Amino acid sequence: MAGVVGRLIRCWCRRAVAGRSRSALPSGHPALHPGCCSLKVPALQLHVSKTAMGASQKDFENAMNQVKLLKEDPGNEVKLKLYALYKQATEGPCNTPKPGVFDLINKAKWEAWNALGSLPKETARQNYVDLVSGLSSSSDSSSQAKPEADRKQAEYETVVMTSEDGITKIMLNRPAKKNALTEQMYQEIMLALEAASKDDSTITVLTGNGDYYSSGNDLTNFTNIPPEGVEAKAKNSAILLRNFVGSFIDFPKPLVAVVNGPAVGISVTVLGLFDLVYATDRATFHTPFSHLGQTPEGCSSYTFPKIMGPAKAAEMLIFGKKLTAGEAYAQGLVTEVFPDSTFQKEVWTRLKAYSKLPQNALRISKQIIRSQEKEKLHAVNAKESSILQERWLSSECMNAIMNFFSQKAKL
Ligand SMILES: CCCCCCCCCCCCC/C=C/C(=O)SCCNC(=O)CCNC(=O)[C@H](O)C(C)(C)COP(=O)(O)OP(=O)(O)OC[C@H]1O[C@@H](n2cnc3c(N)ncnc32)[C@H](O)[C@@H]1OP(=O)(O)O
Repeated sequence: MAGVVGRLIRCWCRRAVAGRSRSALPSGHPALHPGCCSLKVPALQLHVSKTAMGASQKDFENAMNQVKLLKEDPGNEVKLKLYALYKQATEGPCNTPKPGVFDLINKAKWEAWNALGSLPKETARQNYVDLVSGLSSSSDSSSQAKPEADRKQAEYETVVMTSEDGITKIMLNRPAKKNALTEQMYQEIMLALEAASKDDSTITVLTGNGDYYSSGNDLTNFTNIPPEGVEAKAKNSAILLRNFVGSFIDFPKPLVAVVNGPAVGISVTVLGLFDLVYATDRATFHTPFSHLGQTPEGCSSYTFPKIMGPAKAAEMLIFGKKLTAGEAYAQGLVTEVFPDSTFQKEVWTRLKAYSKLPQNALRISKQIIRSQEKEKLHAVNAKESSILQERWLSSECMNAIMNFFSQKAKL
């Protein structure tokens, strides 16, 4: 743990010495090869680069072939994700200059790749294979009868995704770390939401494994600073945050949070983007942003005042008041609170009944409600992300993070 603090201090001092501005990427950097991938044709034209090494090379190649066999065009959003994961898996973090503002396709491709930040090649390769298998199974299932039996979806490392009885469940699976969200976990939750939006389920549920729902952002995300430096990290993280919250804004199906324990930070703020929030009476809701030198995200600067009124929202978001489940229910953030002893049984009985309702009516009703504010929510998300990009570089934030780890180191 002391090493973590040391790394933070070194990186922070380096920045202090180097001053705020950093040289732009050297000119003449290889531009994106425009032929790498076209967003126009249904199957992506990809070539295997020699750097895609390792045991799953075969899976990687099979996945690329599977993309060519997809029965329907997965849509530009998914193709951008595939493109970005392919580049990350074969070339690592985005290493090319950003295309010009009018070069829309290559700019979209660059942004998708850049948003993956320092995601390891192996993880990108695995996520690529998972995404394709999700696409293939949903395009296969569109032409076959769907077995009612429990189906385990694509394998992820930090979440467990299952689908049964018309409900797709995404379970945060780092219980030893209170389901703190690493960069990989943000990516996997986005991929899982993408897959859930396209599968044959009626309702999607997000919950946690273990005694916590989630302790929010994993503070070690502040420690793996890439060679490009802390500003680049903050920039990539703001893109990651914006894409992550955008996945909740745009999610097309009824989305339910089953809050199985205490929730902290971003796992609380995005609750304002869910359709139902069911909580055990053991749950607490804490947004310690000011304590961390940070500011609200997840659209909470807009949704929380709407949900609970400006005064209660300020008490949570500015002053970091922790709410009990009962208080969160009274303030409108939680739909219903259940005794911990019967929580899972009652909630899943209720959700199984809901999942039998007409699927399209549920989806269209959700979309009518969300469409009223979608543009506003994206604008709020963009603003919150860019403010946080600055806050992460502040000494207030860095000191707070160092305090967290030095407290840990003392224990
Ligand atoms: C330069 C730019 C960098 C930018 C980086 C951002 C990248 C990501 C982009 C998206 C950003 C989104 C913005 C989100 C903001 C937030 O979510 S703010 C809230 C952040 N969370 C916290 O501050 C909570 C920190 N944790 C705690 O306070 C306590 O752990 C707890 C949750 C109250 C639980 O306490 P306790 O019951 O005593 O258990 P512990 O022993 O503390 O925890 C068990 C182990 O889990 C580890 N852990 C728990 N939470 C986190 C966490 N959030 N981050 C990292 N690690 C966590 C804890 O350290 C223990 O680990 P071990 O000691 O190894 O057992």
